[in-house]
Amino acid sequence: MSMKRNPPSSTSTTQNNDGLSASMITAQTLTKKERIKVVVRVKSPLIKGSKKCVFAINNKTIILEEKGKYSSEFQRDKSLNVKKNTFTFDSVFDENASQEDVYNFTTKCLINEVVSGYNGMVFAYGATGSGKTYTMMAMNYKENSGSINISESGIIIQAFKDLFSIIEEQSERFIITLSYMEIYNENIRDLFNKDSNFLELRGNNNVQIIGLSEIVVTSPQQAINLLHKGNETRSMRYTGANCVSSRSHAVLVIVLRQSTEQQDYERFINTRQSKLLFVDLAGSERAKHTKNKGKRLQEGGHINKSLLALGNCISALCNGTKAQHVNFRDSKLTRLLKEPLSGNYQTIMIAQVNPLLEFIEESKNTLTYATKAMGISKQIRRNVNVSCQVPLYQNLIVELRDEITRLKSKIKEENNGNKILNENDKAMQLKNEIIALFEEKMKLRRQLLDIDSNILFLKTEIEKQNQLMSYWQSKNNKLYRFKNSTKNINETNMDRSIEENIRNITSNLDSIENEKDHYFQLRSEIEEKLKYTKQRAVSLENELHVSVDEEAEKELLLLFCRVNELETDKLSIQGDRMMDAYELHRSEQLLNRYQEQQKISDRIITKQRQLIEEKKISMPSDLQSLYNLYQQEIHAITLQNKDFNNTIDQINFPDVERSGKSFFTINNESKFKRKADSWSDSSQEWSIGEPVSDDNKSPVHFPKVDDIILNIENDRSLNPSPIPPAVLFPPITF
Ligand SMILES: Nc1ncnc2c1ncn2[C@@H]1O[C@H](COP(=O)(O)OP(=O)(O)OP(=O)(O)O)[C@@H](O)[C@H]1O
Repeated sequence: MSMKRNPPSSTSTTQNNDGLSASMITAQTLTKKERIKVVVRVKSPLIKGSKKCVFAINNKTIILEEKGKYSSEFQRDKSLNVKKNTFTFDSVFDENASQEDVYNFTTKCLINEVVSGYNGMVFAYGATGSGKTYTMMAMNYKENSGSINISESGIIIQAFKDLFSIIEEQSERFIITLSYMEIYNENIRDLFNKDSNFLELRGNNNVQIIGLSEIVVTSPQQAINLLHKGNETRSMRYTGANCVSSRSHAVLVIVLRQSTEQQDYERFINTRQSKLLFVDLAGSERAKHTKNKGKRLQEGGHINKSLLALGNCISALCNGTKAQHVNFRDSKLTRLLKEPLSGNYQTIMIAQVNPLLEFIEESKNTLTYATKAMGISKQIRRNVNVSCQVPLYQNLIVELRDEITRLKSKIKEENNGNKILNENDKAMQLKNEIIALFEEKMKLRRQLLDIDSNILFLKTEIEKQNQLMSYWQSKNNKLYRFKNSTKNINETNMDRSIEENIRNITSNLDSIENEKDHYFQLRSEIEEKLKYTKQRAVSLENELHVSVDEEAEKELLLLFCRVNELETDKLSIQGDRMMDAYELHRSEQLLNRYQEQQKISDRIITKQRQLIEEKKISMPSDLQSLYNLYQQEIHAITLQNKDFNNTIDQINFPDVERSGKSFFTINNESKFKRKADSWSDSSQEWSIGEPVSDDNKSPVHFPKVDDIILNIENDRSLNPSPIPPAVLFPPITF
């Protein structure tokens, strides 16, 4: 039987020494408290009669008995002095805890938080074989059926189910995407694109993984299928400690984009985003247990090194070191997890321990780091709509308008009785100083606008460089290269030039990032100055109120009002122009990306179709339907401006003639035709939807318009494909 545990509730009275309800984690405490929540799960099942060294004594306390003097039927001895080996956490799950228990008391409430705009991360930490992957993503199938028993599966599977059911209840629209990567031997691989090259991790503060696929999912089942597919690609091997041991750290990224707009992807790009990360770390290894040699040993070395770097970061953060002074740069893992560990993420650590005596060192280590993680505090805030963050200039306008209102109300104020009717030297000096401060404020505001404009420019530069990076990385991608083929000199030179380009872009990006940081720094300095100038001006205006004659004061304030009004208009026009240019640039970039993607897809489809025709391969009916749909789309572009009632003969396809009942064939003289031997030449350019044929081989077939329309109708009624298409979003920023 599992330990009795209260259901999660924000009204729990059980408090640990942090004042946090320790036996459970609730949505409320997660939003109120900012420290990492830590739970420990003791692995099960045990081999009968085996000696234990870890004992969960209640649902928040665990003890480690170093000498292993107790049997597995250990009964807690209250008088026993085990204090120094007692560890307290937000929750402890003993060997009998179910997957559902672990999910309900850790991740469940995080799902609501993520839907409402917070970022979240759940990561599993522990030695090899301690049950991390089991807790995170085990898929438990129902007996005699292929379907998954969700409540007995890992927390990611349970999270998928809740996530989709929660967003269904919301009034806002959401688009959910998945990305999945592994860090294997310090290299990042896309688990949804198994043949892709290693991916670039870029940036220091806002880390991005360039080229990582992001795939839209619309149901829990799709998400499970994708996860399963990704896991097939993940590096897992037999070791002496675990027969299916993860040789890499796996990071699943769920991005929720929220919008009240129509459902088209572009509209979701500038909307509020929240991220939910699930990290299944590889386990720390001791050669004594794993008996690893050669490649496995080398993998173990990388795993231990990156876990050590993670442990160091945890230690530094728990000692109160500011994130900017913690060394996250020691490994890709820590660079990637910098923000989730120290920044704007609600984070849950699941520390896994194997209770067997022989794993006492590993368990002690895990419990020590888990205790340290309990001490990490951070600021959590809800993400706002991305587009709201951009027009910083609007703040300046709001501020100017406030000032105008303030000045106007001051003009209306009655002067007090002590007014000096004739301006003396002091009053003159006061007026001059106020005017100088006013000019200074104007200057500072203009500087802020200039800085914002530079920041926006740098942002577009970053996007441009990222696009270039994706381009070169895709060139570097070995997806369609023949395995085992030896490279000729040209290819080797090509590889070198690609690498050179990637290096150049990386260095460009680094310098742009530095420049951006510099502008942000400058911005905050100027904001500080502006704040000071405003305060000084207000106090001088108050002095003026008692020193200068009422008419003169009014005149001056009216002048300020007028100048402020003009300045507001000017700022507003400049700012709007700046934003328009930025948005236009972004739309162009997005359009370019889609067009590029479309062109590539078209070429692939054309070539595939050509091969199928050439080799007379029979197509499965669903693929045939998709080809038909594609064909129709291509024709639809041509038909767009024509009267749809025209017959196909009237459409300007001079080289296409009707053949038989159901197909069109291409004339041998067709301008569309290509030589068969040129098909394998990858340098050949193919235009969109170009029908291809070969003089000696069978003609390329096109379905009749009626058939096409029928096929579209059929296609619309098809179930969504189990693996949905990848969509190009801007790279995720962690
Ligand atoms: N609570 C549990 N109940 C049943 N079986 C479990 C439990 N925890 C772990 N196991 C089993 O123990 C074995 C090791 O677990 P798992 O692979 O999850 O460990 P791991 O910590 O991910 O290891 P590694 O770091 O080597 O990848 C697996 O066969 C798993 O099914």
